[in-house]
Amino acid sequence: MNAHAPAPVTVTVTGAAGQIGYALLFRIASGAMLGPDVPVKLNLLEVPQAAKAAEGTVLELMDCAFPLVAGLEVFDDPTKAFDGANIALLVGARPRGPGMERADLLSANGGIFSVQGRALNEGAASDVKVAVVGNPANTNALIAASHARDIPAQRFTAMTRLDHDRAVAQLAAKTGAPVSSISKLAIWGNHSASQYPDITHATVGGTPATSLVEQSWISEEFIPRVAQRGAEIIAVRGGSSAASAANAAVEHMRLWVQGTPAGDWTSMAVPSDGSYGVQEGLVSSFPVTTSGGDYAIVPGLNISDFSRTRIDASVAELLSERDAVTELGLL
Ligand SMILES: NC(=O)C1=CN([C@@H]2O[C@H](COP(=O)(O)OP(=O)(O)OC[C@H]3O[C@@H](n4cnc5c(N)ncnc54)[C@H](O)[C@@H]3O)[C@@H](O)[C@H]2O)C=CC1
Ligand SMILES: O=C([O-])CC(=O)C(=O)O
Repeated sequence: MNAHAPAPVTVTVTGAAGQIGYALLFRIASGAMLGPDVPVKLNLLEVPQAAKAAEGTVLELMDCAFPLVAGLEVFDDPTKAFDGANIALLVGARPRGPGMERADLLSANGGIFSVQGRALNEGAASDVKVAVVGNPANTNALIAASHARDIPAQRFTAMTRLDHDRAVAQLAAKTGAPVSSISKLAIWGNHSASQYPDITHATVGGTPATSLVEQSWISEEFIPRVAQRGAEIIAVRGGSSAASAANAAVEHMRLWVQGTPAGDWTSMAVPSDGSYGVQEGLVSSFPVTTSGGDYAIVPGLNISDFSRTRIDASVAELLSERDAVTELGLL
């Protein structure tokens, strides 16, 4: 590193010994998330039983001799792991198995996020950006934010970029167009089967996507396929999405830090400011643009009756998850 290199960014990754962690850490260390000139200090958080496996990953990270890696440390104490964190990727949580819905994980995983919210509050950097990947991701982000009283809630987001990418890929396959020609697709609501992948505003090579596909394909094939893709992967692969989830986490944070391209947006679950009738404070997915390290919900989109019904259904599920974790004493 030369004398003019920027200061290292501290990135804390939880669940570092898990399958997503294994796919994610090498991408971050290579510069895929923060860019080719930004050194990273990687803090890996695991439960004590898995700390040794995380140490093994550290040995492999060393063996890659990534020039951007400015530090590598394993922790089993959240307060130490989040000390000075500029970026926190909260992956560590139990994944679902066949036949489970993500909401079935609320009680198993919710407790993790109250502890980590408090630990972030104690020592994270003042500019910390948090992305929750562990399921049920939206409600876990809500829990973490509620335990981090001194950190603005807007810094707590949940990942719906995997759903966004899945939707882009399905639309590309249907229209025979390259993925790079698709813009302005949006995921609304919960990262769950109730999510609403919306192509109302999407374009394919500049042409409105809705003029290229039939409404029956949208409602009977596209939406269910995207919304159920996690379950499809579990059924076919025998385990939940890992490399694609890691890729989406890299993209979520890369776009938040580096900005969305002109003429496009991304999908991120963020605390609602009441936009589009989504109850204020719920962590719900919206189309967002990012710039200068900040994000903004895309304003003023026309919402059709079909979209309204779908968004409302997913928001209703988020409200019921919030009620459930309130009852569990997690908020
Ligand atoms: N938002 C999304 O789009 C997606 C979310 N997921 C979710 O991501 C989570 C992780 O998935 P995998 O890596 O496949 O699971 P995994 O079981 O392979 O790894 C999870 C890791 O988290 C660790 N862990 C558990 N509690 C922890 C704690 N309190 N602190 C630190 N680490 C802890 C475990 O020891 C384990 O190593 C799951 O909840 C899964 O459902 C998975 C795919 C996509
Ligand atoms: O479906 C799951 O349990 C894992 C996940 O969130 C996804 O693949 O979208």
